[in-house]
Amino acid sequence: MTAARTKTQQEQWMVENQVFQLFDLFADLPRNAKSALVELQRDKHLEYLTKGLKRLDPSFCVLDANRPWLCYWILHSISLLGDYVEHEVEDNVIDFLSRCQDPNGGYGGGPGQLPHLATTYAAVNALITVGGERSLSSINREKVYMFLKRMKQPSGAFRMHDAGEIDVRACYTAISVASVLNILDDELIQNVGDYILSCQTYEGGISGEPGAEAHGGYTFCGFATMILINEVNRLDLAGLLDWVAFRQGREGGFQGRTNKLVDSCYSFWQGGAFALLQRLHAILDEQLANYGPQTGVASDISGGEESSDGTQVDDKTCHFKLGGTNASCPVNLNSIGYNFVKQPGEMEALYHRWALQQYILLCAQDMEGGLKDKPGKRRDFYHTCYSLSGLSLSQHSWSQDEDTPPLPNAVMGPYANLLERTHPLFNVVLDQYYEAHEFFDTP
Ligand SMILES: CC(C)=CCC/C(C)=C/CC/C(C)=C/COP(=O)(O)OP(=O)(O)O
Ligand SMILES: [Zn+2]
Repeated sequence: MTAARTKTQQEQWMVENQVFQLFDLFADLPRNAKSALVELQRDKHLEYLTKGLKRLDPSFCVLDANRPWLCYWILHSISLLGDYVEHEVEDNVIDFLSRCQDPNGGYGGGPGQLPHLATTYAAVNALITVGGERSLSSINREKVYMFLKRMKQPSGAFRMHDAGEIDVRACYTAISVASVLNILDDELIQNVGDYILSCQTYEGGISGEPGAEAHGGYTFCGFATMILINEVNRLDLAGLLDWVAFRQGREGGFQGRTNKLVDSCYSFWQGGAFALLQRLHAILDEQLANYGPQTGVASDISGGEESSDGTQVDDKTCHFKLGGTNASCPVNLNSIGYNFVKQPGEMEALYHRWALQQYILLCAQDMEGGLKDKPGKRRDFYHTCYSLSGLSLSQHSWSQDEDTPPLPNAVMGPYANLLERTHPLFNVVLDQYYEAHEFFDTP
């Protein structure tokens, strides 16, 4: 074991101690006091988030390259909490993000900064979250497409920015943006699957680049990408399930990689992988029976065009084959994200949902607003966003379909803790996703 991992072990004992002390205290409390401790501090979180957004307002003059991310983390968290910001603030966000848009496509971290795939993903998701004609039409889709094409590498993977790093994050942000904007095509997906496959490690999770260590953030990115390009059956899903199942710690939260500490942001990155697996039961069952990626298993989500009323037309004959799309029966790539959430979930999530919710509410919540990585850390917008996103996925993972609200026993604490539902592939709230899907549905 390396010195770094030995140190991690000591930290692990400290975190476990703190968490288990909290659990012990919690266990001894009377019922009503318990309920108060796992109550989502909705108003406090909204206050913290709204203040954070206003601090960036009106000129968004903070000097860093993270501002589209801050907009997304804050706006998405507010949206998960079922609220929205004042029109004036929305207008400022739209104006600011428009100034981050590069004349040659894509969004930089601030006005005049180099366009970057991560900030492009954040800006697009933030604008979808704001919603409405002004916000959605501010995205120059033709130019975004040009930017994505420029970032595409001969290997099939993507670069984060001109001369930037090539990794699985870049593949996900490029494909997610293209899919949600309805500009995904065969050129963009060419050989992306080969690159992602080369990053699935012996542990079963996915690493950032070939030869690196499997990690929750990259596992989510690689897995979601494979679904969006309709090649998910090429992954060893049984191996991936095995890896992610062992990432839930005794504290209830997830760790990002083997022998590391639990951290609330993995509630989304690892919890998200479970939400995706839940809708791939047919492929998973087949792989579990044979243990290994299947060559001839058809992906249910690929087939079927969407009809004009938005429902999926069942077309079980339209299947893709290993290594690419079936030329005789082309798949509508841009419908995959839509069909994915429309199909009913037929399998329960395969992790301890109650334990995860307990970790988020009891250990990661700052009672003064905002959420943090773990006890002893400070709240921040990144952890607030991904803890709430993971909490939402966990609460809704019991529902068969989107029209059936979760049963009370799916929601830890009072039922008022229930958050809005998020799209497990793009991580934008479903109502806003549907609005964007309709808006960008025009060719
Ligand atoms: C859409 C998008 C841009 C996604 C990003 C995905 C993501 C969270 C990647 C993780 C990157 C990484 C290796 C963190 C390790 O940090 P660490 O060593 O501090 O954390 P650890 O101890 O938990 O592994
Ligand atoms: Zn974290």
